[in-house]
Amino acid sequence: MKEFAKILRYAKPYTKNIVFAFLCLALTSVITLILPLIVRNVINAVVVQNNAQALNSLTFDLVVLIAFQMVFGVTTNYILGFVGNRITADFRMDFFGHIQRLSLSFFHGRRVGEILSRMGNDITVIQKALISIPVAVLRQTITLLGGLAIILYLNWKLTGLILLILPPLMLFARVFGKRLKDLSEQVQDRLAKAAVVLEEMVSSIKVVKSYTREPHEQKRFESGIEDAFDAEVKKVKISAAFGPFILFLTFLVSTALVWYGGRQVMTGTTTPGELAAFFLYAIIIAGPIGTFVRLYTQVQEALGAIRRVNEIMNLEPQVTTPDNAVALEQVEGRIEFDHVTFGYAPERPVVHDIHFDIAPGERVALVGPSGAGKSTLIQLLHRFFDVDAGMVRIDGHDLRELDLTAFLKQMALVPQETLLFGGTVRDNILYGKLDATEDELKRAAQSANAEDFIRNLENGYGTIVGEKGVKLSGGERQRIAIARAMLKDPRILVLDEATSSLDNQSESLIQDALEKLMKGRTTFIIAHRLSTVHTADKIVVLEKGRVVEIGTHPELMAKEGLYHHLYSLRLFDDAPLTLEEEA
Ligand SMILES: Nc1ncnc2c1ncn2[C@@H]1O[C@H](COP(=O)(O)OP(=O)(O)OP(=O)(O)O)[C@@H](O)[C@H]1O
Repeated sequence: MKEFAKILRYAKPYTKNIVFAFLCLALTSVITLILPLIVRNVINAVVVQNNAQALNSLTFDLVVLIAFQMVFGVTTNYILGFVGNRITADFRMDFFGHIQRLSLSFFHGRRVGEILSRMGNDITVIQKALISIPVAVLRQTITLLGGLAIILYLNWKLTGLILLILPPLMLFARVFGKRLKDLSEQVQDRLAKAAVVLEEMVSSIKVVKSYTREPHEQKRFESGIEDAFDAEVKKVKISAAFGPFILFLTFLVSTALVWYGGRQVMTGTTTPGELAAFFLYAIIIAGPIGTFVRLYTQVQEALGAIRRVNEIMNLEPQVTTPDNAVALEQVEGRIEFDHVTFGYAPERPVVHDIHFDIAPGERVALVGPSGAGKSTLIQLLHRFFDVDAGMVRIDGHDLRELDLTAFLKQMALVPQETLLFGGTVRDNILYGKLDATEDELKRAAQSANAEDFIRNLENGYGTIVGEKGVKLSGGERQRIAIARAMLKDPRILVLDEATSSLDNQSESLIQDALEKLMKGRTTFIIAHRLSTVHTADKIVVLEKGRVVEIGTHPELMAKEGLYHHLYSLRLFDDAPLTLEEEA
């Protein structure tokens, strides 16, 4: 229930609307309760009194009442529909914002499809419950209690007969409600698993196709869906029994009522109108009883969905900025790794006692075999994770004491593979500085050697790049990424060099663009090119998470250590065929 209250918080801004809607709802229920009384009078006016005038005026009353009922009904539906959707929209946006704030470890531990499923299926279940449960509770409570009070007043003996229906129904609800809740959770979990397969298939479609693994993916998806189906069928078996069982009980009681009530009319203890009104009330009351049974299971189902969504909403980001954080207005660009040790799982460190520093404006290349910890150092520099021991310092400040947003504003990352966002070329470059002028945009593109190819695109800067930018070549995407970083104008530049070779012309365009980008900035590069290590002020060589050598290219070559060895293994994509050639 505490979890439910958290969701209800979202309803608070709309309290006034909700109260008004509920008032209208209460009025429609009251009208529903009054109608049979008028019907009773109509029947008595016709059958017992033969009074045409009374018939006319009663009919008029009926029409007025049902018209009011309609107006109140429309108002309730609209307001609650609006508020329900508003709350869900607010919640979805909060959910998105919350996920973005979570630390990277959250994303490493979870699959995208699962998050999407919670955002989709679970929130939809909550939305339905949020509206339909309170509405049903209010409407049915008024109808049930009001109806019972009226029929008790009309004929207490017949009321006793109706009440006989209650105990078996309560038992039924208790026994099967819990089972339905368990099954609903199973369905949602299994659907989430299938969503994971769908997401993976779509994002890795090239791998799937090139390995012709469509049947394999189909099977994985089908097994998830079939599992969900099995749970769903079990659910259907139970819920299918609900309606007919309730109907059976209702008819059983009605038959008894017909018999008993009929006898009362024959002996003159009841009027025909009263008996008719009584039947109508019996039907009106049977509704809430059945609904309450179903509501119980719906509440359980919603609680399951709320639990799953709150599981994520209750997570706290692991990396947080302290209240008295230092906001570096102008980063100078000094970076120090001071005896840093870190592991994605603290008991299994992947980098050990890393110690080196980079002076402002210096260019430092990071080299080492695959898995040595190069990307990890870059993640630590972004404070995607906190170090386990030692310290990363920026301009002499512990990174953990800095206002991270202010710091990251002065840093740019050019990744190995550029995934473009859906939208135009312009949008993608502006990602570096959302409010850049047209002039700044063009200058950035020019420096990135991207202007020419952009001009040749169908709509220039306005060209829509397909999802993840598939319509542009790898080299073109890289140049857009460079233009984006150029526009951001960072003090610290982090470059993860592409490993895939491009053709010579494209390569030189990119190298030239990168040269311009690196100028005057502290640059930290995961190097895959000889040209990069040649021009680096310092090369840090990593092996198995430790710094093994530091120096310039000639120094390290002369040392004939790991760097020299890696070099002879053709570590660099643009390395000459033999060492002699290079020498
Ligand atoms: N999210 C993660 N969770 C757990 N371990 C990880 C994670 N990311 C990387 N590792 C491990 O940390 C070690 C260092 O990885 P890292 O990606 O930093 O190496 P790298 O030098 O950048 O390698 P490459 O050149 O192949 O990209 C590896 O053993 C890797 O398996």
